[in-house]
Amino acid sequence: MIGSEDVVEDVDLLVVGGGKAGKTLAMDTARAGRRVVMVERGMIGGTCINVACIPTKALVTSARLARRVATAESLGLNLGKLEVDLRLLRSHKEGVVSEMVDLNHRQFLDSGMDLVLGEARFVAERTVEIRLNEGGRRVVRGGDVVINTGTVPHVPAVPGLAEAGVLSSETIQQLDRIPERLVVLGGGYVGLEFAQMFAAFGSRVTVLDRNLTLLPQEDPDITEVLAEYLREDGVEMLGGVSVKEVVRETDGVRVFLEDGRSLVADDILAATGRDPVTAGLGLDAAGVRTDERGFIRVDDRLATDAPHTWAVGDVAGSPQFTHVSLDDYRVVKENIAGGTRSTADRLVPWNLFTDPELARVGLTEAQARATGRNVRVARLPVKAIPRSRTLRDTRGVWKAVVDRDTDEILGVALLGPESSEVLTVVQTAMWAGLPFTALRDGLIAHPTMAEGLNALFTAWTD
Ligand SMILES: Cc1cc2nc3c(=O)[nH]c(=O)nc-3n(C[C@H](O)[C@H](O)[C@H](O)COP(=O)(O)OP(=O)(O)OC[C@H]3O[C@@H](n4cnc5c(N)ncnc54)[C@H](O)[C@@H]3O)c2cc1C
Ligand SMILES: NC(=O)c1ccc[n+]([C@@H]2O[C@H](COP(=O)([O-])OP(=O)(O)OC[C@H]3O[C@@H](n4cnc5c(N)ncnc54)[C@H](O)[C@@H]3O)[C@@H](O)[C@H]2O)c1
Repeated sequence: MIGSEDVVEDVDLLVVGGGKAGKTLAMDTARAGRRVVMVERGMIGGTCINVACIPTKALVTSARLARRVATAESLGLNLGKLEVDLRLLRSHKEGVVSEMVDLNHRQFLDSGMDLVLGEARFVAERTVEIRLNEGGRRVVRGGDVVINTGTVPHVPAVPGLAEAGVLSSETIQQLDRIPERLVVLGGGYVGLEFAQMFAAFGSRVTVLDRNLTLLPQEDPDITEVLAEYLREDGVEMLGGVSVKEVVRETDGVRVFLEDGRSLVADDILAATGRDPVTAGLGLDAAGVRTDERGFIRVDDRLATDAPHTWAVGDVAGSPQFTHVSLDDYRVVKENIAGGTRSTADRLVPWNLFTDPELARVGLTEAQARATGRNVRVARLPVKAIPRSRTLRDTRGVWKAVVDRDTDEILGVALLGPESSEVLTVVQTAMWAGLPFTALRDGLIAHPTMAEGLNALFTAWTD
């Protein structure tokens, strides 16, 4: 409620939550000379740089190097015994994070926005009350309001799990020891990246997932190969399981499965998806509605049910990637200015930062066949690419799906070293509407992983 004594501050743009889309829009708008308030409850720069993409990829770099060092002799180097120093590991990760947070903070201030540190809650349409972190409150109304409050780790309702001190993707980064035995509940993006990382740091890791197969949305000929590599790297995987109960015992945490089996670990990580940050946001007062899972309902222009009120990023149900949140910023920026930019039909790439990486864009083979198109599939083992030999990193397989009638590239799955970089080459060709022959016949520098695209588009399976 707005009290009669409250002074309501009017601004052109009010951003609630400083995630990727929101902070970018706030800076842009402020630089253009408009009055902008961005409310952030604590993490300068948002989830990605503080507790998600950036710190985890910094740790993935260390894990990869650990794996490489273990095979350094094959590169002609004798590096001695590998030792993981958790104190140094954390300072590496925290160093990367703090550099980015400081840079963000400076950019926020330079843009001229009013960065307000505190907890925002809607009290009326387009109006929030902010409980300031330093004490006190402010009430701010935006001509336009953008909600970008993100998501937080989901803890499944398994009896005993919370009481057993389950870790999340955030708290596992604060551990002051490497667990000897780690159980990872959930074999999605978070689960697989952490599982392989901790295996490289010396943990015995078991991934439990309710799905029978790994990443069931992907083609099995790719995920089976990835699963094989994870096993090679010491990650045990149990699919199609359901956890009945978790009990803390003197020597660790015992995880009871519905099928009668049980296993003991020092720690258990829940990597079972993320919940939207909408409860407690006062969305009813704002006239903003949510779906049955609590994500904000938006149309394809990212408009909510309330006038001049928009939602972006994870909380708006967008695919949960930082680059998608950034694209939401582009969509909302245009639409606030009266445009009609849509989120429909976006070509969304993503990378799973395992070792090797799985890079994906466009349709899988199964999805392409389901469209009824005349589909052609190419498959190339990564070891056929000379660069992988010089890297001594030959694990992987590349796959392309093409329309046989039009030569259009429908999608690729690139499992292999540096795949995340090569992916953008294919994506660019897809944006430009180039036929696969452009990549098959293009003059690409040697020896690079991208050069493998020449060969991929000759490696037809039929
Ligand atoms: C472990 C992990 C690794 C990941 N790795 C990758 C990756 O490699 N690549 C990739 O693309 N994506 C990755 N993601 C996903 C990515 O982190 C998210 O999609 C992205 O951060 C979503 O950003 P956002 O814009 O929705 O908002 P967020 O960055 O989540 O920002 C929301 C902000 O709102 C603030 N806030 C919330 N409520 C309030 C309130 N009431 N008042 C004030 N402030 C509030 C929060 O403090 C937060 O700073 C990863 C996720 C995880 C968990
Ligand atoms: N490299 C990247 O870009 C990257 C990395 C990490 C996270 N992310 C983003 O963050 C999001 C969240 O990641 P996530 O891994 O937490 O979620 P996810 O949805 O990717 O995977 C969750 C997994 O947990 C399983 N699961 C759920 N409940 C379970 C239960 N009770 N018992 C057993 N298994 C269960 C699901 O079957 C699924 O395989 C991802 O969807 C992704 O968009 C991206």
